Amino acid sequence: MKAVHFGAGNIGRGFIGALLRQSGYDVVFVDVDARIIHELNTRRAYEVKVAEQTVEPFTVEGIRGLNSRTDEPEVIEEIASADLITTAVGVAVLKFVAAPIAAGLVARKDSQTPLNIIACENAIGASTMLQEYVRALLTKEEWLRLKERVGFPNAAVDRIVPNQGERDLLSVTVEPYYEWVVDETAINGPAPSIHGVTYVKDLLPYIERKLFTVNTGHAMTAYLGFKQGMKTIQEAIHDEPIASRVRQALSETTALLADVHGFSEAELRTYAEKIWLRFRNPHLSDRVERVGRNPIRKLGYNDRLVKPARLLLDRGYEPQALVQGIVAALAFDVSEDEESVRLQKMLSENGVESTIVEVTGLKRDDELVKRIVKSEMED
Ligand SMILES: NC(=O)c1ccc[n+]([C@@H]2O[C@H](COP(=O)([O-])OP(=O)(O)OC[C@H]3O[C@@H](n4cnc5c(N)ncnc54)[C@H](O)[C@@H]3O)[C@@H](O)[C@H]2O)c1
Ligand SMILES: O=P(O)(O)OC[C@@H](O)[C@@H](O)[C@H](O)[C@H](O)CO
Repeated sequence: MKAVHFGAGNIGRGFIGALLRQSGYDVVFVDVDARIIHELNTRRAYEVKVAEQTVEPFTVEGIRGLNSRTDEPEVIEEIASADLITTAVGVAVLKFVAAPIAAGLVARKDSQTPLNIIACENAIGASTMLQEYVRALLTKEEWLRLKERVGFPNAAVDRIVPNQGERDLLSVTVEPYYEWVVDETAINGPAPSIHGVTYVKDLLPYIERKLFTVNTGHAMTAYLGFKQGMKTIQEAIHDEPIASRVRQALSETTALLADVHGFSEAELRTYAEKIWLRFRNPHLSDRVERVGRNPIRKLGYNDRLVKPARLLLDRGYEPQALVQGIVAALAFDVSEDEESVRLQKMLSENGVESTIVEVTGLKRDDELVKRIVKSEMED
């Protein structure tokens, strides 16, 4: 069995690639980073360190790499004979990986081997997004022929993998916890047997629970910490005023999740307590710049701050802490982060209200916009 994985970054090497190898897949990493691909092909192995004293590091072996810029024919060839394709490239990059995937699918010709393509990104419906990008690149006939043989199941992936030091290009430190949930209703053929994957019939509760707790809490910690000049999540979460706002945001989103998806309060409390310990893991150091990256994406209509806030308001709850998190996101000013630079430019040229309307997709007269503008003025 062969898996082609796009994105040999933190989550690609530290989570998806490692689990695929443990499940017996021959793994081909595809990335645009020539240095990483060179190292993967030279060493054919890398080390995964687990951020917990009692767990020994392990080596992921039997892997190779392709550069999607310079090895295009080889990438297409590998896709043509793959049993599984996964991505962990960032949701904005899906439109670029769609081109080699579409060409590889066409190259499968009449192959009857079932194929599944799973986008492991932090977004609701990422595989469906990728499917639409791929479909747009194919003729109607090609798509009709392929769609019976290719599945694009959505997924929720959870494992904190910080940016790695530059001392070793390949070794990666991960937290011990992980969760990978896949929508089994969109699987083509038999469900791939992947160590650690849970197949579910209804993914939405799982992805929303993950995005609106782990990622909401994480983003709040990063933005509030950044505002206070803090460097890491671990530093920020130990600051009592920040911790208390993050706790309040989590109690807002867990109330929503109980209401919308019927999770029990006890279950959500246990889940949230676990997250709390994960953020405070003393063996991890995760920079606020990584966790807050791409603030425009994170302020999106269906993303971790605005979606729970607007759903809570619709239900008559006051999302006070979430609004404070949105306001903190507006202050995220990191010169290396292209979205942060764009956001700051929009704020200085157009002001808070217009920027909020533009980046969140909310209407100008939305109650949530009023709350954000008011909170920003009081801040
Ligand atoms: N790191 C985490 O804790 C974590 C956890 C869960 C989900 N995720 C999600 O996983 C995805 C990747 O995150 P990450 O932290 O691993 O980021 P990362 O930056 O470490 O890795 C992304 C990789 O994609 C590569 N890439 C960029 N454009 C490409 C292209 N056109 N073709 C092939 N490769 C390309 C980059 O070179 C990089 O190696 C994101 O959607 C993120 O939200 C991350
Ligand atoms: O990857 P992003 O930019 O959507 O979010 C940053 C972090 O919150 C995220 O990478 C978490 O570490 C991860 O989602 C944990 O599973």
